[in-house]
Amino acid sequence: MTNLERFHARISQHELYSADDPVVERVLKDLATQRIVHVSQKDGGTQIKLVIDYPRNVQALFKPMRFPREQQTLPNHFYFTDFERHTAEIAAFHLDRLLGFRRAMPVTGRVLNMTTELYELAEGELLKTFFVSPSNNLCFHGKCSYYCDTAHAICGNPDTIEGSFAAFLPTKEVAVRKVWRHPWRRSYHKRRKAQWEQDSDYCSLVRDIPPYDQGRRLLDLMDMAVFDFLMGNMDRHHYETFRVFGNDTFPLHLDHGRGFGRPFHDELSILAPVLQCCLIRQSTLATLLRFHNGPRRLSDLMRESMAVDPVAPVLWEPHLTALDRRVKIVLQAVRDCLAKEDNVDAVVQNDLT
Ligand SMILES: Nc1ncnc2c1ncn2[C@@H]1O[C@H](COP(=O)(O)OP(=O)(O)OP(=O)(O)O)[C@@H](O)[C@H]1O
Ligand SMILES: [Mn+2]
Repeated sequence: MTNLERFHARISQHELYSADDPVVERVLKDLATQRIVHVSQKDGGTQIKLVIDYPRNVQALFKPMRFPREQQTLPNHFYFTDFERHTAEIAAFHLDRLLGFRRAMPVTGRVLNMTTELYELAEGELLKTFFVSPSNNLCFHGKCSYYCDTAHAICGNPDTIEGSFAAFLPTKEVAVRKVWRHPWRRSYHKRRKAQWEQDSDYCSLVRDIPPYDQGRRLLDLMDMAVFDFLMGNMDRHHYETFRVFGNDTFPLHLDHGRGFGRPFHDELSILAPVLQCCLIRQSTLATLLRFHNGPRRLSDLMRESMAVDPVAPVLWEPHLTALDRRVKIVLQAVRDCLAKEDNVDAVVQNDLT
């Protein structure tokens, strides 16, 4: 049995892995060091992603590096035109784990030889998109709906490139997933707003609709909002759950390539679920208070957690500073709710009964 198979076998109704499971580090190590035997394009999704095959049916989802760590979201880009960042995928896994959620698949960085580990292992449509640039670097662009053309090619230096490798979820044959529309989804249109942006009472609508009317799901959305606010991810349009576990299960934290783009800006609208519902899970609040009161700040814990990654330092320092600043902002939002609601139990909750 491979480490990834072992990881899959231990996924529970409540979390992807348990806090002390050594298999997580083993999966990360495998993805970072095992021989790659085949690469192909992942279909579906808007930007280029490769499926990486290792021996014994182990697979990873690869997102390539496009820009240096200091590059911020381009000022005239929307959240839905922002380029994906491989470092955001890596950092989001560490952040999810430090928050105690354990709802994100393990992700590691890895430096690749593009010639031997991509070009020579690709075929078909993907292979046809490889070329050598005027400065003699090896490049490819793949086929997809956003940024898959010569002008937006992914280039090595001269044929070395780094990327993120996310452990593959169990296949559909093993575990079918259900896709849910996020109630606080943005409009994905440059001139239109979503209903939640115009209706301050939007949360009371959501609270009445299954699966948000009972159990853990509404609190899971609050967790997701905190997680996304901390990293600045505005791209949470859908989420997925494992169908076998029914409704009383955790939402997977997938697709964080657009996080960590604007370290000097705190996007409060990402926190809208928490602000509009005035709700937070008790254990999540306790975790944020621990980051705030110390002894270890979130930035220090993130720096330490990511230090062992093959492409460390994963994040530009301003992103770590932003994390500590945003923890304070979430805590202040909770304080404001408590002052307004005068009932602590309405704001700070465990699963709804
Ligand atoms: N670790 C993983 N293993 C297997 N499949 C995954 C994994 N992470 C994401 N996926 C699947 O791959 C698809 C695309 O991934 P992702 O959301 O990262 O790409 P995207 O281009 O941002 O897609 P979209 O444009 O729809 O947001 C998703 O439908 C998701 O179900
Ligand atoms: Mn996406």
